[in-house]
Amino acid sequence: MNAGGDAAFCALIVMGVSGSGKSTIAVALGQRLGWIVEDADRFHAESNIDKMRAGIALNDDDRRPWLRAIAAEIGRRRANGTSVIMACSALKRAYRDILVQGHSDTRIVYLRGDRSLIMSRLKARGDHFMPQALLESQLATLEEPTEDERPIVVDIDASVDEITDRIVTMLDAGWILS
Ligand SMILES: Nc1ncnc2c1ncn2[C@@H]1O[C@H](COP(=O)(O)OP(=O)(O)OP(=O)(O)O)[C@@H](O)[C@H]1O
Ligand SMILES: O=C(O)[C@H](O)[C@@H](O)[C@H](O)[C@H](O)CO
Repeated sequence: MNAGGDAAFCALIVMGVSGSGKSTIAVALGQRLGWIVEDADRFHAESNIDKMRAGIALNDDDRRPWLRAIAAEIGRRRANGTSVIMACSALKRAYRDILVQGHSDTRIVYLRGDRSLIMSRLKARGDHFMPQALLESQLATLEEPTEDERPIVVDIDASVDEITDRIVTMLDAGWILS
């Protein structure tokens, strides 16, 4: 499958900690591929947003219904045959398992970066409900995807265009079929 084509359904989960660039890269990828882009934040209960706004990290119980709602949305897209890019922190393996559900058409794109770069981007970011102080808990919770998850891993120390190029190149190189 060509990454720019529309031959088959595909879902890309663009994951990483807060400030790693999920929303930004998902939008750029969506423009490049012509796929629908969704932001997982849209699926949070108001109570989750309030919690984060108050500087309290979410726990597994807070995240479970949210992840299930996102998985249901991916399922709806699959049923319609509409490929989708989902920007979602998906910090733990167990969270990704809820999202992927063993489907080979649903793949992980991991935005990898170091604490100082991510913090500098969070500091430069305008108004957002997610406080910078929660970065530490995001990093502590993060379980990087392992090889068996067949992730696309991209270093975020590059421009948005470069990161997007790299992801599209990997998709075009047949990664999607591997
Ligand atoms: N490659 C990049 N180069 C420079 N700035 C970037 C890059 N990627 C993202 N940014 C900027 O970094 C900030 C964080 O990006 P973004 O909001 O997309 O991250 P996020 O992972 O979606 O965060 P959150 O999970 O908190 O919503 C934004 O201000 C964005 O414009
Ligand atoms: O799992 C989580 O803790 C949340 O999804 C967070 O990652 C925020 O929603 C996101 O960072 C803000 O956009």
